[in-house]
Amino acid sequence: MAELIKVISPNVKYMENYIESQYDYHTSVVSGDNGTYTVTPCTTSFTFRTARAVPRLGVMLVGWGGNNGTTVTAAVIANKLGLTWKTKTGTKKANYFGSLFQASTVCLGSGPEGDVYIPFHDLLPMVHPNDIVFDGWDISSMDLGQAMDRAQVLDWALQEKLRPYMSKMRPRRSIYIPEFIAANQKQRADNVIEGTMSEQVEQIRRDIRDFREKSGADKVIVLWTANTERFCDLVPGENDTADNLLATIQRGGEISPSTLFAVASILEGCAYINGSPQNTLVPGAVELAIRHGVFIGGDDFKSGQTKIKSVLVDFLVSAGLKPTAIVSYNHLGNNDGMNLSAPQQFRSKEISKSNVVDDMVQANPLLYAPGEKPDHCVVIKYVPYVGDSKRAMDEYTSEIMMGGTNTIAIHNTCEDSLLASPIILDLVILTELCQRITFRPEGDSEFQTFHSVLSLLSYLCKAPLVPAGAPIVNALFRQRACIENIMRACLGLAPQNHMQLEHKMQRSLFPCTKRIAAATPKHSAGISNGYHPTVINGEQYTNGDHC
Ligand SMILES: NC(=O)c1ccc[n+]([C@@H]2O[C@H](COP(=O)([O-])OP(=O)(O)OC[C@H]3O[C@@H](n4cnc5c(N)ncnc54)[C@H](O)[C@@H]3O)[C@@H](O)[C@H]2O)c1
Ligand SMILES: O=P([O-])([O-])O[C@@H]1[C@@H](O)[C@H](O)[C@@H](O)[C@H](O)[C@@H]1O
Repeated sequence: MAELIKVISPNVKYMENYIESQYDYHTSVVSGDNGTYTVTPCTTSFTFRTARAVPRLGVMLVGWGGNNGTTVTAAVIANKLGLTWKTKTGTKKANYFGSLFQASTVCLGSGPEGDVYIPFHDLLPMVHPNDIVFDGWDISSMDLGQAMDRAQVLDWALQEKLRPYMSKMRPRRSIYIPEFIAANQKQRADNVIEGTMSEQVEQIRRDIRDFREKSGADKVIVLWTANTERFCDLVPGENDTADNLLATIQRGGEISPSTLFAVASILEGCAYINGSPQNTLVPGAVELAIRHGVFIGGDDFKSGQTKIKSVLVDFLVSAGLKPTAIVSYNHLGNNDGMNLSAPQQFRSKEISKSNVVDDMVQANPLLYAPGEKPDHCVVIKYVPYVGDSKRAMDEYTSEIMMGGTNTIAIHNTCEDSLLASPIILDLVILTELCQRITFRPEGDSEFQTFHSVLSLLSYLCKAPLVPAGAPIVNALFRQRACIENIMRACLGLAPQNHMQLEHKMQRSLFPCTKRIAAATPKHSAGISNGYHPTVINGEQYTNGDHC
């Protein structure tokens, strides 16, 4: 499929198989301390290559029969068929609202009529969710039609239209180790693989190969959207290195089902993403992924209450206001909530929901002394009646000027799975795109891929996994800008800097802006922000052709 935008620039070449760009990466190296810093601007020239062929992507979901698994599968079928359905508030139409790539835009730059916004997915060639083929595993044997009904997420009228398609899909048998999830999940476990850990891993590997062959998928990505597990003990000699982890699988030991799935995926060359908060990717699994050059990512979809937190705390702290107490309460009645009603599973979630403010707090020593943090309380209660309709109540108390106090209270009700489903799609689509990107810094003869720990997924995760020694960023719009600017670099485009210098000057301007100004209709008073034909370097394009 031809790209929708084509950048005409000496920095970009559209080769037959890939887009090649030259990109100058500007950073600032800081040295010094006790208030006197030396800042040295540093520029590194990169060559980026993005393969243009978009593959047929197969996605295997662990926990496929759950609320998220059934809902994301149903949503893709509904969109692919263009389904509409009647509800008491009128006719609804399938969409991908909540997806960064399918439902948000990026500003490409300025044209004769102002800023030009395009769909995020048009920046680079990427998989369309409608084309994704699903499969997966569940400890529950219910087919997806029955499981969709059990989930009680989608309107009945829509379920009726989807059932013929959903009922044909049945999760494969899965690995079940009771101690890792709540005891209340035992009643679901009628679809499990018997045998040793080693035999279970081999079965998962066979399943992946079987799916790849039968689906005709060019690539397979495995994503965990099964229940939250308790944290795994990190045991030296058992799961601390790749070899120890593989050896432990042979004899049995402290390894969770989610880690066994990670090992199986990595050994099959499939990227593995952890949508839950447990520490699936133990050091041995990380080392194994690096050894095999496979992407891993996670943890825990950042879908609602925590996503808001990663914006609100960023706003408060970067505005010089000092959050001193954060209370995040929610109750929900789905199976996730039932599993989280067990202490060890709740603890996993409490950790991922609590650490999300650390980077923002530590970035402002004017407000916080070393080690000082806001009081932070996370509460999750299980209330069966409300089902998937999660009710979140948050209170943010901050110190403001001259001893003042500011308290923000938020109430947020949503179908939790309808927030998580678009995130699952973005996770697998961004991971697949990253598998097609290589880059080479000046002076290096070899192209390389991103580090196996795919920290670019951070925007989509509560507890971002990053390479050893890398900083953890939770602030949402920094994370989003990182994705956008790396994709812009693949097109040789400068990062978004929001300076708009061209509109802040008294006298006229630098050449390319003069060209835009000359082309701007005389009557246009201001800059209109809207969706316009794509304009690059002052040249207007329609349908990707230079006109
Ligand atoms: N908004 C959200 O829904 C959201 C946000 C962030 C994280 N999460 C996480 O996503 C996960 C799924 O959420 P959900 O609402 O779909 O939960 P769910 O309970 O409806 O689905 C989980 C599914 O996993 C299955 N399962 C459990 N152990 C398994 C195993 N070892 N192998 C295969 N299947 C197994 C269960 O039978 C169930 O069908 C949970 O861990 C949850 O904490 C959800
Ligand atoms: O809304 P959010 O903070 O992103 O995350 C959600 C929690 O609020 C909810 O309690 C839990 O059941 C979901 O799995 C999800 O983790």
